[in-house]
Amino acid sequence: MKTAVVLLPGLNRDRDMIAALTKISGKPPVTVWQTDTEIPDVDLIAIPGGFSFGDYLRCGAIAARMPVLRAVADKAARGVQVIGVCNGFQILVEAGLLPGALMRNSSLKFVCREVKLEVANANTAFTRNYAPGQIIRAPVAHHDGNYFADAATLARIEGEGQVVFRYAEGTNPNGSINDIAGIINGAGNVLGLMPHPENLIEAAHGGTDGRGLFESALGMEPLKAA
Ligand SMILES: NC(=O)CC[C@H](N)C(=O)O
Repeated sequence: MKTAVVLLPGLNRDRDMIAALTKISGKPPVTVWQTDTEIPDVDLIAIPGGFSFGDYLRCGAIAARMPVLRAVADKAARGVQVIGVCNGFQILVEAGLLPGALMRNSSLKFVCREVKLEVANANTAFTRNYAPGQIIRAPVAHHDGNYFADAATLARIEGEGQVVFRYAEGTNPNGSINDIAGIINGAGNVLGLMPHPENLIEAAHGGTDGRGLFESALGMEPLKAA
C-alpha cells in the first residue's frame, strides 16, 4: 500500500499525516512539493491541514492553483483515492474537486476542540470499516470550516450519499449546513473533511477512532482489539 502526502508552504499537519500513514500502511509516504507536476503511483494521496500560503485570499485558494494540484486532479480523474483534511478539504473545494464552499465559522472564532462525528455513509471506500451511523470522536482546529452549498448542490450531495460525516450530538463547531463535516465526490474516490482523523490513530493520542478511515482507504481489515 503506497501513499503520498502533498506538501505546500504553510501546512502544519503534514508531519501528523506522514506519521499516521507510516504507522498504518507500514511504510513512509512519498512526499510531493507544490511545484511537482507528477505524483508517483500510489493507492492514496493525502493533502494535510494547516495554513497554506497563510490563508491569504481564501483558505486553500492559492494552493489550489499550484502545479501539484493539477497532478492531484489527474490522478483523481483516473480513480486514485484522494483525502483532504481541514486545509486539505478547503484546497480540494477550491480546486473544484469537491462541491460547495467552506466559509468563516459562524462564531467568527477559531475553534480547537473535540467533536462527535456520525458516519453518515459507511458505504464508501473511506468508511467501509465503520458501522453505518457510528459515532466517532475527532478533533477540529479551524476558522473556516462552515460548509455551505446552494440548494441544488445540497439536494444532490444529500440524495447521492455524498455526505459522509456529520457533526453529531450538537457538536457542530462552525455552523455548517446540515451539520456537514465531510463529503465525497460523485465518483467516490475524493474525500474532504474538516476534522483530523490522523490525530486519533493510536493509544498515545487517547483513542483510535480515526484509524478506520485510513484502514478503509488502504483496503485493510480493522485491527481487532487485543
Ligand atoms: N487545521 C487546519 O487545517 C486549518 C485550516 C484553515 N487554515 C482554517 O483555519 O480554517
